[in-house]
Amino acid sequence: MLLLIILAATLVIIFLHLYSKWKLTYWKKRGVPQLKPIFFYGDGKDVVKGNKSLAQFTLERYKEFRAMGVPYGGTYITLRKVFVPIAPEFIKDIMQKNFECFTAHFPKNELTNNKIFNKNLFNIEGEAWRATRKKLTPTFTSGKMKMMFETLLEKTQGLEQLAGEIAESGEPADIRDVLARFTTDVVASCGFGLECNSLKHPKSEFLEHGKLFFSPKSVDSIWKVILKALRLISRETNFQVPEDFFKKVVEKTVDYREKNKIYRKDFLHLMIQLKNRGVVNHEDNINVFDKSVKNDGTFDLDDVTAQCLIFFLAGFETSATTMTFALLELSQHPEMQAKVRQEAEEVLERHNGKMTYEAMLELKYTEQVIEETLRKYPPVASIPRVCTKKYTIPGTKTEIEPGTTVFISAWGLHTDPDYFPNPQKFDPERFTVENRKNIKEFTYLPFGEGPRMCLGIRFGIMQSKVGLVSLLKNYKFILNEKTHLPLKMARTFITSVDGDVWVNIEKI
Ligand code: HEM
Repeated sequence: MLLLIILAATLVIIFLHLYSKWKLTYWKKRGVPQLKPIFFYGDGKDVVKGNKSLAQFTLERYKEFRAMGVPYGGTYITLRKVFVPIAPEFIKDIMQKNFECFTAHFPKNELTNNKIFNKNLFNIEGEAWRATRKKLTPTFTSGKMKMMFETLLEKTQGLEQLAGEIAESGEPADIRDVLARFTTDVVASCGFGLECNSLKHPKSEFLEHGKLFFSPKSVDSIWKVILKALRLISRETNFQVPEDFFKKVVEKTVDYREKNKIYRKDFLHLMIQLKNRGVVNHEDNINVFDKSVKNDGTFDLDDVTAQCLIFFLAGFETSATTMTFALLELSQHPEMQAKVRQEAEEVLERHNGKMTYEAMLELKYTEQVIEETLRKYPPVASIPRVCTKKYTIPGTKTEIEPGTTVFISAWGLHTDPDYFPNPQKFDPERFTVENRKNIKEFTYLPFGEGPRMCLGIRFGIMQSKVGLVSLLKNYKFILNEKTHLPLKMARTFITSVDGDVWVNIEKI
């Protein structure tokens, strides 16, 4: 009996070994350059073991394939095949020219098990994505940003007050935490019309749910890795999606507004228009509660919840990260900090001391600082795509099969000395109107590119500019030694610093 068990176990191990070896030659057999993948981990041992983020994984592959001088490469995370385009021309092909072959962000079997969340714009693909994107695009126009501006501006009062309290205490601040509290309040208010007061109450439900979503995933054991790779168990991601919380919040708020016919200048109001009328009207205060208007019924309450959820999740962490890295750099470059401050003073003077939407647009140097921050520290450093239709790599006979994951390393491109000389130097001058023209297309991708490009660019930049300026016009920021330099990045989905960024704040 014992002999039989040993024999069976040996056969299983031999089978696993051969199967893994066969799967890990997928790219080689197709003439796509690959590295030296190892048993079941492929090239992704560090990611699987939780030592590195997906962004770091993609950055390392980018550098390795670039050093090999190849325009693209094939890699593996466990047995899952991942295509990594390196040359900007191929990246353009995937993101734009042949977009039809890459309409998805994630493979269907790797979505979460949250029914409503999975309907959000980021997660859907094909026709469903196209139709939803068309409906949502008018909700992010400059007119709609202007509509939300006052609501955003209100929140800067709480931010300035908190910065003042920290300055008075003389204690260093975990600046990412402060900024995440600010963006949570902004996004909750502009998104849902809710006052969650995270700036005053750091344990607000919105903030806690947001943090949980972006906290690093638990690490799978090697057995779970093998079972997932063999597809014997579900490959769903274990993101902690606050779906029930948001469902209740949205349903309650929509019900209240519909019963009391309440109009508020926020994203939820636009979503109610979509639900009740099928389109977002240019007049903001039309009677959206009149349900007698004909509507195709393709945008229901679950869609409202799903899109509000992505507005919240995509909106708060990315901008908080952007401002954190901007302050990390500015606290090490006092001359740039002074320049942002001076620009703010001059612009405000032209606008009677009031920060208006128009004044915000005039903050050109501040915008350059943000663009340079997004270059050096792209919040979404590895941009995902999934092949949805057979694609032939241009100039070859090599086919990329539907279902194949593609990772584009924004971080790799942004720190490639051929595209951005002296890439570790923080230099906002790279983004003057003149210098911008020299940036090669598809090498600067903080918001992605092509038809799936970020829908919230205007909101993200507006929020980051207003937040930064409201702090810098009143306070000076100095890097505190609690920040570990050189920086080590955390293994989070959105780029962040391990050990956080600590600054001292001084009133001017
Ligand atoms: C600095 C801030 C931000 C950065 C760096 C950022 C970055 C990105 C990136 C890289 C993508 C993927 C693009 C692609 O696949 O080509 C994306 C998608 C998206 N972002 Fe943002 N984002 C930011 C702010 C926001 C904000 C504030 C919102 C909403 C309020 C938002 C909503 C979205 C949505 C809905 C998508 C999915 C678009 C689609 O799949 O069609 N983002 N973002």
